[in-house]
Amino acid sequence: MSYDKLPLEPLFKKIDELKPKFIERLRKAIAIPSVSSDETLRPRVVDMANFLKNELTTLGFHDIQMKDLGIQPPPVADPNLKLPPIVLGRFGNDASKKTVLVYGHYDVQPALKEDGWATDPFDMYHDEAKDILFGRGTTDDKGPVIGWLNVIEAHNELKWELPVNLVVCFEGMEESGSLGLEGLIAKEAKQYFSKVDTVCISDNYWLGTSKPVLTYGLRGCNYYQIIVNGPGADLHSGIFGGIVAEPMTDLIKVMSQLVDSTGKILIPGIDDMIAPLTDKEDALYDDIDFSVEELNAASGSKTSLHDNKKDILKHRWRYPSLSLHGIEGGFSGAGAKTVIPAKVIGKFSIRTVPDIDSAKLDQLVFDHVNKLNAQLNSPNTLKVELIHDGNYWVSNPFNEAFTAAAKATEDVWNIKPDFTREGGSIPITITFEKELGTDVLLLPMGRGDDGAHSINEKLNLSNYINGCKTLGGYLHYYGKS
Ligand SMILES: C[C@H](N)C(=O)N[C@@H](Cc1c[nH]cn1)C(=O)O
Ligand SMILES: [Zn+2]
Ligand SMILES: [Zn+2]
Repeated sequence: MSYDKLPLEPLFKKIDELKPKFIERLRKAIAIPSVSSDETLRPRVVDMANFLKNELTTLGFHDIQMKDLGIQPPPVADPNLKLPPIVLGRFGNDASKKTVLVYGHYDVQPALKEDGWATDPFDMYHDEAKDILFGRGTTDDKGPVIGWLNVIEAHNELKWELPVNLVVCFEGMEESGSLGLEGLIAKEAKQYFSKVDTVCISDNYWLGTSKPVLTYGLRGCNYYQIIVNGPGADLHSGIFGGIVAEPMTDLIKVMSQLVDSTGKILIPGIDDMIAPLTDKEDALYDDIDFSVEELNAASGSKTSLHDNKKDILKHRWRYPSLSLHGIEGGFSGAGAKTVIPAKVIGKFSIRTVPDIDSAKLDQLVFDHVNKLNAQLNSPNTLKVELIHDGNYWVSNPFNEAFTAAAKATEDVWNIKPDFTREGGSIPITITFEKELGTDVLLLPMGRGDDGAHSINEKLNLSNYINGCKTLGGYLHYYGKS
C-alpha cells in the first residue's frame, strides 16, 4: 500500500508545543497510587478511573461510561472488595470513518520508596539534564494512556478533525489479571464496541533503547500461590525450633523444585506442549536488532543465562519461564527476628507460549506440587491454587494497522521499526481479537530499559513526546488506509 504524503507536521509541532502541559497531565496521573494488587489502595484505583473520566469529559469525549464489574472473585482477603470500573468513551461518531479501539490500563504495580527508588515513585521526577521522567506507571501504562489523551488535545488545539472514530477502553486490573474484563468485552462486542475496525494497545516496550518496534505477540501468564499452614500462631524458634514442623521449610523445599538455576522448568509435561521451532521462525531472529549487552544494560547486571541474541529472544518470546516472586507471611524486615512463621504463602508464575493449554498447565502444576508435598510427609497442610491467568497471543503483522503504524513510526523516528514479540503479558489482547473479530496492534511507547515493574521506572521524555506523535500518526495513516 502506498500513501500520499500526509500533512502531519502541524500535528507534530503542536505536540512539541504542548510538551509542558503533557508532562503535567502525566504528573497528575502518576500521583494517584492506583496499585490494583493492594486491596487497601483500591479507592485510589477508583480515583484514577475518575481522573480519566474527567479528562475525557474535558477533551470532548462522549458516551463516557464507568462499567461496574462487581465484586472481586477469590482468592481475595476482603470478600466484598469491588473491582475498579472500566472506563469507556468515544471521540467522534462518523459513519464514513473507521473506528479504532484503544485499550490501556490505569492500574500500576506496587512501589515503595524503601524498595530502593531514588525518588518518591508517586511524585514524578523530571530529570531535566537527561530528560527522563521517573515514577511508577510512567512507562507501564500511564504514559501511553495519557499519550492517547494528548493526541486528542493536540487535535482540539489545531481544530483538526480526528481521522478516525476513537473508542477508549481503560481498565484498572491489568496488573492483577484483568479480572472481569473478559466478560465485559464479550457483552459489549455487539454494543459499545460494535463498530470497531481495529484495536491498538500501547502497553509494552521497545526491545532495546534506540530502535522502535511494533509487536505481534505476547506470552501468557498463569499466576499461582502455595499456602502452607502449620502451628496455630507464630512461634519462638528457641522454644519450638526442632520440635514443630515449620511451614517455611516445607514451602522452600517445594518451591526449590519448580525451576532450576539455569531457568529449566522442573514440572514434567510442560515442554511437550511447546510448539516446535521451524526453520522459518528460527531465521526471523537473525534480523532483530538486539544484543547481550543491551540485555545486560536493561537488567543492570551480567546475569544473562544465554550468551547470544537468538537464544535470548527465543527464551523471551517463544519458550515458557517460571519465576518465583515472593513469600507472604515470612519475616522480611531488618534485624534478626527469631520467629517461626505459622502460615506462609509462596507466589510464582509461569509465562506461557504456543501451544501450552492453560487448563492442562494448571493440572500439571497442581500434580507436581502435591506430589512434592506428599514426599515431605509433613503434618502441615499445603494447598496450591491459581490466582489468575491470561493467554498468550501471536498474530500476523501483515495488515493495514501494522502498515500504518510502521509508516507513522518511520515519520517520527526516521527508521523502520523491528517487528517483535513481547515476553510480558497483556491478558486481554486475545479476547479483543476473538470477541470483536478484529486485528490487534501493539504499538509501544517506552524503551526496553524503562524498568517496568522495577524500581526507578522511567520514560524518556523523547519517547513520551515522540510516542504521542507516533500514536497520532498511526491514527491518520490508518484512517486513510
Ligand atoms: C506488558 C504489560 N505492560 C505488563 O506489564 N503486563 C503484566 C500483566 C500481568 C500478568 N499477570 C500479572 N500481571 C505482566 O506481564 O506481568
Ligand atoms: Zn502494562
Ligand atoms: Zn505491567
